Amino acid sequence: MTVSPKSAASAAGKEGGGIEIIAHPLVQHKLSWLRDRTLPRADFRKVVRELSLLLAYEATRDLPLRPQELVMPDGTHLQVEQLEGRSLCVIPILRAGLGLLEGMLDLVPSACVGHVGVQRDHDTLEARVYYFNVPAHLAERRCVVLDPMLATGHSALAVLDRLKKAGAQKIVFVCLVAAPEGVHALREAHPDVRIITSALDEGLDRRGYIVPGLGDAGDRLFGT
Ligand SMILES: O=P(O)(O)OC[C@H]1O[C@H](OP(=O)(O)OP(=O)(O)O)[C@H](O)[C@@H]1O
Ligand SMILES: O=c1cc[nH]c(=O)[nH]1
Ligand SMILES: [Mg+2]
Repeated sequence: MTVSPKSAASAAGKEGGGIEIIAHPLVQHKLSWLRDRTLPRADFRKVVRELSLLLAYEATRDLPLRPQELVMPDGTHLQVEQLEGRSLCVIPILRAGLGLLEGMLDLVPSACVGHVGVQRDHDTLEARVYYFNVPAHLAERRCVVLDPMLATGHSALAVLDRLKKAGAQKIVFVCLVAAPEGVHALREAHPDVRIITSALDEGLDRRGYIVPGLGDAGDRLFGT
């Protein structure tokens, strides 16, 4: 059976209901490789990392700048713009979110990293937070939450709830593939959170996996 993800051409680049689908040809090309079940693990990891760098660029496009004066090599003073405020906080959702971390740090090396461990119950599809460790001063930081897959949205919701309780105010959620069900759940509960993705797929199967999706992203990244 052939399934055409509506993400690739038709939905790419459109912003609907607060979701930003990145239409950049490099993003769409790399995502297409991840759909191929024969892609070896090392390549899967590498492409996920490359995609995260491209999506990081989008996630940071509205970071605030402040004027700063510096001295040029010839001694003249120049007014420039530099990032304002505390460094950004990147929060991968364990495990699969770890696959997106390095690309994000390639672009923003000074970022702090918080870790949130979430396990989705295979039967109920409910999410359980088993680890939560985030930097101080979250209220003053842009928080970028990473998870390749937004399926039912239960895992993302659990993380966003905990982050907001810990003080986070400005949050961006970055994923590779989103299902409409997960997007809807996030928009309802957290309309202030930007969702950035490379694809909005058709829906979920009976096991809560995204169709067409990528399969189990964590298993493909880590070989379990
Ligand atoms: O939107 P949801 O329905 O909650 O599903 C998405 C979650 O499921 C996967 O994680 P999983 O629980 O399989 O853990 P893993 O990262 O360890 O593979 C994925 O990485 C998301 O975190
Ligand atoms: O499609 C899905 C859904 C949840 N987790 C995954 O890894 N893939
Ligand atoms: Mg998994």
